[in-house]
Amino acid sequence: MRRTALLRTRPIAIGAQAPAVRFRSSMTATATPTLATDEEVKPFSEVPGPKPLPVLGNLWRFFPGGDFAGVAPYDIPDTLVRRYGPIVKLEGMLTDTKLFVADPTAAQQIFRTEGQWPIREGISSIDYYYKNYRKNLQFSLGTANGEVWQKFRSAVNQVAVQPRNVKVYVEPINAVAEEFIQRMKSIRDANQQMPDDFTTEIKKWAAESITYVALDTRLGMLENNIHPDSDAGRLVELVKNTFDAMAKLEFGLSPWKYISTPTWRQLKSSMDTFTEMATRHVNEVVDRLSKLSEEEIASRQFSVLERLLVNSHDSDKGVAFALDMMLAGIDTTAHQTSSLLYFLATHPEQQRALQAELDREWEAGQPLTASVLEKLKYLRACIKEAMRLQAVVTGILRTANQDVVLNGYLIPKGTHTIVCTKTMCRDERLVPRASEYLPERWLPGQEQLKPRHAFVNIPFGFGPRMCAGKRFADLEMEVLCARLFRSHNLEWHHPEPQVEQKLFVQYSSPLKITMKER
Ligand code: HEM
Repeated sequence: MRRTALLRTRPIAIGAQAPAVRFRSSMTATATPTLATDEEVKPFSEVPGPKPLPVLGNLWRFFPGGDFAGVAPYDIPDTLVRRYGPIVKLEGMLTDTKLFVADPTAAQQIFRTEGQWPIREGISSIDYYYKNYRKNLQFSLGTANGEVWQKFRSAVNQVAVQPRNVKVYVEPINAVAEEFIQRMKSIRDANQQMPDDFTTEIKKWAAESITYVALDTRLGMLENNIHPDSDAGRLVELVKNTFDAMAKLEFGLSPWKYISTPTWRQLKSSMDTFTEMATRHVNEVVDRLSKLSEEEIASRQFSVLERLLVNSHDSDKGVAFALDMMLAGIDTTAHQTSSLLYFLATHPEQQRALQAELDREWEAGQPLTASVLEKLKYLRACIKEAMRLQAVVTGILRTANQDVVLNGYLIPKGTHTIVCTKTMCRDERLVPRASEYLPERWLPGQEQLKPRHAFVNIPFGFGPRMCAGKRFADLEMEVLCARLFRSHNLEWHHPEPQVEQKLFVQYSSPLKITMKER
C-alpha cells in the first residue's frame, strides 16, 4: 500500500495510535499530540466508505435495491459507521464529499485545528437567500464564515453570551414559563393528557421566550384567541414552513438552485416575512433608543438587542441578530424540551429525585432566581442527559481549515466533516449504559457512568463557533422544568413516540404527556 509523503507542513495526528475509547480527556482541544511519521499517514483516497459507481455515484444506494434503501436519514451516520468504522467517506452524492467522524479523539483533533475562524457550511438555501435578496444581512452567524463571521460573532458575544446580560432575563423567562404551565393546564383533556399537537404548544413557549430576547417584545403567543394576522398568529406556522422548506431543499433532490421551485418560493416567502417582522421590531427599538437622553442612556439597564444596537450603531446588525436568534433558537429549544419532558415523564424515579431537589433548594413562595437555579445540579443533569440521549442536532459541521491527520488518514484542507455526536453519544463503547436515561451520570462521584471522552457529548458544539444561544436555551429549559415539576407530576401511558430527522430531530407522533397536580 502506498503511503503519502506529501505533507509540506507535517500535520499533527492524534487518534491514530490511541484506541478511541481508552481514556477520558479534559474538555480542551489541546491534548498532547503524537506526531505522525509520513509512513503512518494514509491518503484520503483510502478512507473507508462506499465506493461510488461511475456516473451513478453513491446516490443509487439510497433507492430501492440499494444497500442503504430504507435507512432513515436519522440513521444514516450510524449505519455508515457500523459498516465502515468511525471515520467514513461518502462521495458521489451530488454534493461535495462528506467525512463522517464518530471517534471522539479525532473529533477533538478537528476542533483543535479549526483555527480562529472555524468554517461551517451554512444551510445552502438560507445562504442563497441572504446572498441574493438580503445582501445587507450576509454577516448572519448561521451562514457567514471568515472575518465577516468573527466580527459579528464578537459583537453578539459581548451582548448575548456574557452571564450578567443573560441573568437580566431570568424574570421574564419565568413569566413566560408560568404562562405556559397555565396554558398546559387549560388545554389538557378530561384524563389530564396533553392534546395531539402539544409539540406545537411547546414551540409557542420557545418562540415567546426567545422573541422576548430577539425582538425585545412579548408577542403573546400563549394567549387564547390570537389574531391569525398578528405576529403571534403567524410565527409558529412561519417557523414550520421555513424549516420544512429548508429540510426539503437541503436534503431532497431538487433543482431549486437553477429554477424557482414551489419549495424554494415557500422558503423565500417565509424568510421575507421573518425579515419584515424582525425589521419592524428592530426599528421600534431604534426609535425608542433615539428618544432617550444621554443621561438615560448612561443609566439604563439595556436589553440584549438595545445593547447590540447602541454598540454597533447599525440596525442591520439588530435585524441579523433577531433572525439568527429566531431561526436557531425556536425549533431547537422546543424539540429538546419535548424530549426532556418525555424522558422525565417516563422515568418516575428520576422525576422524584428532581422534585426532592426542588423542594430542598427552592423555598416555597420564593421567586425562582438565578441563585436558586445555580443550586439545581440534578435539574441540569436531567437536561444534559436528555441532550445526550436525544440531541436535536445530530452532528457538528466543520470544513477542515488545514490538512489534518485523523486516525492515520490525511484529511485535506477544505474537506467537509460531520462530527457525529448522536452516534458517539449512543455508543456503548464510549458511554456506559448508553441507552439508559441516567441523569446521575453527570453528578460528581459517578465516574463509572461518565462518557469515556469529553468530546463524546457536545450538544451545543465546541469552540469559538459553538452555539451563541446556549445560555438562553439552558435558562429556558431550567426555568420551565423547575416550575413545572415543582407543582406537577408528568406521566406517560403510551408506546414510545416516533422520532424523525428533519433539519433537527423531532417527534413525528403526538407527545401525549399526562400532567397531574402534585
Ligand atoms: C437546546 C437548544 C439548542 C441546541 C441544542 C443548539 C445547538 C447548536 C449547535 C450544535 C450549534 C452549532 C455549533 C457549532 O458549530 O459548534 C448551534 C449554533 C448556533 N445557535 Fe444554537 N442551539 C440551541 C438553542 C439556541 C438558541 C436558544 C439560540 C438563540 C438564542 C441559538 C443560537 C445559535 C446561533 C446564532 C448559532 C450559530 C453560532 C455561530 O456559528 O457563530 N441556539 N446551536
